[in-house]
Amino acid sequence: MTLADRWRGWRNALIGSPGFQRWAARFPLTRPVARRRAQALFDLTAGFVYSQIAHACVRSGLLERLAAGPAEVGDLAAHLDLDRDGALRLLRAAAALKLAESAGPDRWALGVEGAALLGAPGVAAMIDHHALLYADLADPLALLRRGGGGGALAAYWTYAEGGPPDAKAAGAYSGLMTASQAMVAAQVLDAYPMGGHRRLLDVGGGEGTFLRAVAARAPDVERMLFDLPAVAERARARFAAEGLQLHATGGDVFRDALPGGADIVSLIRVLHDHDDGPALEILHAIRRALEPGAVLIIGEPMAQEHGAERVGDAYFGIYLLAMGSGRPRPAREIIAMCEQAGFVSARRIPTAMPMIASLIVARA
Ligand SMILES: CC(C)=CCC/C(C)=C/CC/C(C)=C/C=C/C(C)=C/C=C/C=C(C)/C=C/C=C(C)/C=C/C=C(C)/C=C/CC(C)(C)O
Ligand SMILES: C[S@@+](CC[C@H](N)C(=O)[O-])C[C@H]1O[C@@H](n2cnc3c(N)ncnc32)[C@H](O)[C@@H]1O
Repeated sequence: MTLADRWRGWRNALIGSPGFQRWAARFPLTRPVARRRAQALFDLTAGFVYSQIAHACVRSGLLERLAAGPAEVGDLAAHLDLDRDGALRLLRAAAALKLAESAGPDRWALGVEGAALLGAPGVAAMIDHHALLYADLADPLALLRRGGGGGALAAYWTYAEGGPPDAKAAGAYSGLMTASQAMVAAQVLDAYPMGGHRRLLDVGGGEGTFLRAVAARAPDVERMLFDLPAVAERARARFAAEGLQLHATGGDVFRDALPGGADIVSLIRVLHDHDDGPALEILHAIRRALEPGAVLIIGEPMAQEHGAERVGDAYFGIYLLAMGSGRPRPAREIIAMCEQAGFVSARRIPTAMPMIASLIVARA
């Protein structure tokens, strides 16, 4: 047993002792820490309830209604299709979580977390689609024991287990990705603004929302997209409707050659969807399509990111398990995979919010 093991054993025995907990909660100098730790443990215990309160606020349209201005309970109840008691119970719960707040007797307004939620693109859509994730997580040990997949999320992300999506499935997941892409694109493009590049190929580019963000910042960069046929078709239709140039190719990165001619390729929220063998295949396929000196950027939430472990390791670790394919990887593993696929000078570039996306840049 190492010295660190002994220290950990002593620490855990002390913190786990009811007598010490009682003493620390009463002693004035330790009381604030004891209260904070107890609250943190309670939050861990009750997280699902908080999430479902947020879910009720999003799905009922409460937050959007409050964003339009403070309102009385009776009006809100009618808007939410709840009776007065139900509306009041939801409002009090939402206020405890700062999603709403009291604005006088019988009057309610939007709270600070509610305002941040409505302002962060795609978060409401994510909360709404979590119904699928939570259905899969009803028995988390069973999910872990069967190695993941086989449930509602795997059916949603058809390419994870069931093959290419039809038009309906492509529309559902691509819509969710579009709703949340603005915050990812902001992280990636603030860290790597694309200046100096001529032609960008976005592999797994969905319906082209990342490329639209690129077009807004660097309109001179030519845009190419590669995705499964039903998804690429959506991108083609959207760009045509907006009069924006796009060269969209429908295909399967594991079977079809990627279009050549790009001097930069982006992989945004794609690599972590795939197990190690297929992920390495994707990197090889990109390397084959690039001339020496061209650049690859990989943007996605990563594992073991300092301060973002809850997002990378806990949330995406379990999300991708439920989806049935892939895992969040630490930056150093992605860098090693890039080198294995023949890229050089792979390195990370810091982003402002690693919980949304970290970034790796490599050269062919
Ligand atoms: C004015 C006064 C009085 C005070 C001001 C005080 C002050 C400075 C306050 C700060 C306010 C502020 C700027 C708040 C900002 C809040 C932000 C930016 C919040 C952002 C939150 C983002 C969240 C919650 C993101 C959630 C993302 C999720 C759940 C993403 C899920 C993604 C999935 C499922 C992707 C799936 C793709 C796949 C399949 C894995 O490939
Ligand atoms: C999680 S989404 C990310 C979409 C987009 N890059 C974004 O960040 O919003 C993953 C994308 O990879 C695409 N994809 C999955 N398997 C693929 C394959 N074998 N060949 C090409 N594209 C694939 C999906 O259709 C989907 O659009």
